[in-house]
Amino acid sequence: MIRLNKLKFDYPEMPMAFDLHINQQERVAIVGPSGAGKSTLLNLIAGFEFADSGDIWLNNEKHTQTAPHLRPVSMLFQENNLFTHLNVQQNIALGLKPNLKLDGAELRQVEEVANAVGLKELLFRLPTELSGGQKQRVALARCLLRDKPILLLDEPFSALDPALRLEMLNLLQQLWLEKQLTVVIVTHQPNELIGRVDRIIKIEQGQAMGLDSEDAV
Ligand SMILES: Nc1ncnc2c1ncn2[C@@H]1O[C@H](COP(=O)(O)OP(=O)(O)OP(=O)(O)O)[C@@H](O)[C@H]1O
Repeated sequence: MIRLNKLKFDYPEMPMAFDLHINQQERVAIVGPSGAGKSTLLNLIAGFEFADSGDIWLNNEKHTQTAPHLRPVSMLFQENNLFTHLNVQQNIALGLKPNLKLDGAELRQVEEVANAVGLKELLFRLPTELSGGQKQRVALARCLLRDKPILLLDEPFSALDPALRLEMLNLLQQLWLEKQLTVVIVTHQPNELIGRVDRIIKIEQGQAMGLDSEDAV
């Protein structure tokens, strides 16, 4: 569950105000023109930016001032999610142990999550030896390994071709169901999400618009 209570945040030329509620296990798409504040909204929820006023509640706990790693949130970006000198297994394992010193049980956890996103055969490849879709699978696997109940995705699949995007959206759907995630996904292609999200929230000029039931899809 995500509750943004009269949240205010200003960039010099863009004052933003968000007041919204997202339910436990809800799937929400965030849409809106370029520069409207979509990424900023996710950054505020994840703790990469801090609000000037207002409160953030995540799964019934107040997290307005909490550091990102202490929030029940993981975030997948559009790109640059991977460390190029680490292989797939290590990139995923960072979600569990930043120092990469894993015991046997933790290694098995990495393998399990790699299997879940279809990377079983690629564990020892470097990011430069992966396709765009495979890279995003690695990033998604790392998010899942963090085992946080809220997953934020900032245009996660927009660099992929349409067939691969659909494949990744189906995978996301499966993971949402299995792990009972709350999912917030920024997209410029809301049509692809019809039937895959419960609600669409429009952001315009730093404000969340149209939060009523007619925006449900
Ligand atoms: N670090 C920053 N310093 C100053 N202004 C910023 C900064 N980051 C973003 N902005 C401004 O804040 C506004 C919102 O940016 P944001 O990246 O949240 O938009 P967006 O809706 O995600 O856009 P896009 O769809 O192009 O990714 C924009 O007007 C942008 O210029």
